[in-house]
Amino acid sequence: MTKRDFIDSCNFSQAEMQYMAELGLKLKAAIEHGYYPPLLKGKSLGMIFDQSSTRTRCSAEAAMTELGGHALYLAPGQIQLGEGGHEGLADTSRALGDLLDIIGVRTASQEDVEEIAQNSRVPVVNFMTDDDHPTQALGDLITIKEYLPEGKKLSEVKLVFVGDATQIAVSAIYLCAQMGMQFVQYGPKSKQMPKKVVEKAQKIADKTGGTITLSEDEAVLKNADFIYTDVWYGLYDQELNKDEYMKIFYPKYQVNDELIAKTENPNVKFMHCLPANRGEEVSASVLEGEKSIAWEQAANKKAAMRAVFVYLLNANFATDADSIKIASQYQSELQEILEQRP
Ligand SMILES: NC(=O)OP(=O)(O)O
Repeated sequence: MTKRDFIDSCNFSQAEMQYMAELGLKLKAAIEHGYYPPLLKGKSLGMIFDQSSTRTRCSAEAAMTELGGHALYLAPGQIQLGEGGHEGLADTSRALGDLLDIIGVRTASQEDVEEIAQNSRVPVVNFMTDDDHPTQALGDLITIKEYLPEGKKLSEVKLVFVGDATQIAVSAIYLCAQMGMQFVQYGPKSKQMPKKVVEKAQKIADKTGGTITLSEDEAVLKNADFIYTDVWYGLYDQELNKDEYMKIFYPKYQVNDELIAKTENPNVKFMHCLPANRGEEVSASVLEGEKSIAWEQAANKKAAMRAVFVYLLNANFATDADSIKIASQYQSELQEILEQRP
């Protein structure tokens, strides 16, 4: 079977995204009830992190552990790759592909992730670049499905992304296009989604029935089912400083109680990829309020990681007679010695 990579939020079809979200929900339910399916037993994930991360790193590592696998954190300076190292991207990817079962990468350059995927014989997962954050998109889909407005289908959902066209906004526009949802970016003209992103998303939306709107007009907030935002500055390279960003976005694009009221939807939910800057892109009252599902969204990053790893590794339970016989033989021998503990 040809290996698959998850390096672009549009890599997988609507059916595959739906499937992975359902798989993520099933695995989540099993684990919440105490059953840890050993679907990744013996599998190793290499995690190349060029930038810091809390949620992506910890969710990937914990997901591997819970499903019986193992994750290796490969920070700058710990492997031969990078500044001061002795090996380039292509050779490192080749070596890691021969040693490990799957690779995750967080780095600024989307092209670097593509190069790793080209040179490695194992699946590669984009753990965020400046251009996209596909595992965030899948986690967001899982969260949206969990909080789907009563009586609505996914294709009837309206998601309004408020503020800057960050890579989180890009993964959200691709997700909405892929799932046939209504996507709106409510943000200042100078910070709206680049043309090439909109064209790519529109091409997909034309097939799925999704819609895409970019606007500075607050009227677009009306009837939103989900209001989503991200930080305005400070996380990524070559960005403006805080004063410059505040001038562009504040106060119009801060998600606060007043902005939420403009949706005129009492059941609207608030999403944030986190980390958040209270008092800037979101007020503390909204982030911690009853409409916020940002913390559940963060927890669902692990649901997404489990599903992506199981899907890409084509993991399955051993069901053939030989495997069952071997497992049962070793299980009883091990049980015997465990009971003989002096
Ligand atoms: N949302 C997200 O990707 O968080 P981290 O940067 O902490 O991984």
